[in-house]
Amino acid sequence: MQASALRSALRNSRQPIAQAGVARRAYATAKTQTLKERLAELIPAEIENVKAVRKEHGAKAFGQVTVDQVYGGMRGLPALLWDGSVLDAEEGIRFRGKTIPDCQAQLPKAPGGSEPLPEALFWLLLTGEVPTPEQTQALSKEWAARAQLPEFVEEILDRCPPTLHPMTQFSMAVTALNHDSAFAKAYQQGISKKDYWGPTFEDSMDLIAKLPNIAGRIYRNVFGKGKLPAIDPSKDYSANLATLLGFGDNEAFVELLRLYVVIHSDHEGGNVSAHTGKLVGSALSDPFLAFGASLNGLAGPLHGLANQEVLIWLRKMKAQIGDDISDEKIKEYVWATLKGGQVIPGYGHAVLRKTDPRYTAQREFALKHLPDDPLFKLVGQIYKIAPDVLLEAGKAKNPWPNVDAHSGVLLTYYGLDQMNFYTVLFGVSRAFGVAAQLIWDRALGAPLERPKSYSTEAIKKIFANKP
Ligand SMILES: CC(=O)SCCNC(=O)CCNC(=O)[C@H](O)C(C)(C)COP(=O)(O)OP(=O)(O)OC[C@H]1O[C@@H](n2cnc3c(N)ncnc32)[C@H](O)[C@@H]1OP(=O)(O)O
Ligand SMILES: O=C([O-])CC(=O)C(=O)O
Repeated sequence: MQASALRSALRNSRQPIAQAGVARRAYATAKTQTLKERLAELIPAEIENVKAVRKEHGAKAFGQVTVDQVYGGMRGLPALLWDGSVLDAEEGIRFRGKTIPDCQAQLPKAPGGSEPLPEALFWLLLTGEVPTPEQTQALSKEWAARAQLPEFVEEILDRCPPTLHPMTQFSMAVTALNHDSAFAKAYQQGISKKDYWGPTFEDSMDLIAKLPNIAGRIYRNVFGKGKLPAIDPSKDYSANLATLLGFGDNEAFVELLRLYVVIHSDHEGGNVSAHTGKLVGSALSDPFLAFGASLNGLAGPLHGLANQEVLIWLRKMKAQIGDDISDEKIKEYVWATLKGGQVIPGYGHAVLRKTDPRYTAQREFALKHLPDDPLFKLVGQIYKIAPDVLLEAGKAKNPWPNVDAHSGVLLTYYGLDQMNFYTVLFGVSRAFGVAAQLIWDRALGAPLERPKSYSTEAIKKIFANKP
């Protein structure tokens, strides 16, 4: 290892796990440490950290739970442990304490690139530490080596009718990977609880590694784009994903995918896809079964599918208004959508109360790479109009755009204009966050999830004589 790389390894190895607050040491050795080796070092300290937190704070209450929260989709209810990221309503997401601009500045990049590599983000989500460029590259290689799909999974995909939504195909293929789950096999062989995290880690690495081949195969099958090329072990994850989709020669598109995967990877634990994965994993279903369930949640139009819906909504707008779109016409179209009892896709959020920093990151990418694109300009124009309409309508708690308002426009610009494929790319990204938490859940011995439910009659009885 070169002196500069060693210095950087030493510096990185001193960073604490951000939110877990584990103060700790560990100096990198001369050999490039693997992610699994680093994790094995971190787990015992984190188990002690959780024990200490529970001993000191275990009996304390976050606050009241109201009946409205039970009816209202549990908004704001503190109920889940999630270490990879925390969402602030005003500021947006932080991955292990780092904002998106922090990640753009601090995570290793591809040679000549300026966007952070998803490999490095996964290392950060799992360990709270920024990996060295060598560690990042080692992950690219490891994922490339694990990328091949079992033949029967390829056949499942090849037999799907092109009319079957890409997200359904995606979920089927991921679920079928459970055939070779290291965790499921180890469980059948009587693995001890304390060792669960090892095969969960192996399955999670396989899961992430195989997603580009699944996504690429679906894309090529559904949209008739020809034969799937092979994974190139000398390329990073996003470059391979871009190649499998047929855009590998476009370096700007590859950069977009790097940014895309990073910003879509994780959004704390309560969102539908993350929570579903954690919930299903809590039954000790393996990572393929757990993440297959996540994908089914991500495929809903109020969640990940909103990126598809945004493009459909924009196309309808253009079809109705024509190409010369005035502010007044946009305002009328937004009002018509609301009056038709529909949502404005890409706007609003269950937690955020400001513009999503993931929207801002994509807007900045567009300003750099496609400032004159008409669809990008339209999205910017809507940003100036839709929030006021939503505020005037008076229902949405957050009138600002979320991540989905922008992603499709960028993909469309580069020629990936099949919008019913967009949520597949969101799903590839979300695997990073869900997998990281599944590994920690098994390492920390997270229990089966089983909250209490009530019927309306039971609620009436409980509060019958209470003011
Ligand atoms: C990656 C992601 O998942 S980001 C979210 C992607 N989803 C979308 O962009 C779809 C459009 N947005 C929405 O439907 C919502 O804002 C959600 C689902 C994201 C959040 O829902 P909630 O937390 O319930 O939002 P909120 O508390 O503001 O809802 C209050 C009312 O405003 C409405 N509202 C919220 N956002 C919007 C919107 N964009 N357009 C129209 N109405 C809206 C809700 O439907 C609700 O109406 P109701 O009282 O008739 O049921
Ligand atoms: O946080 C949420 O509820 C939805 C969201 O933006 C995401 O999952 O990325």
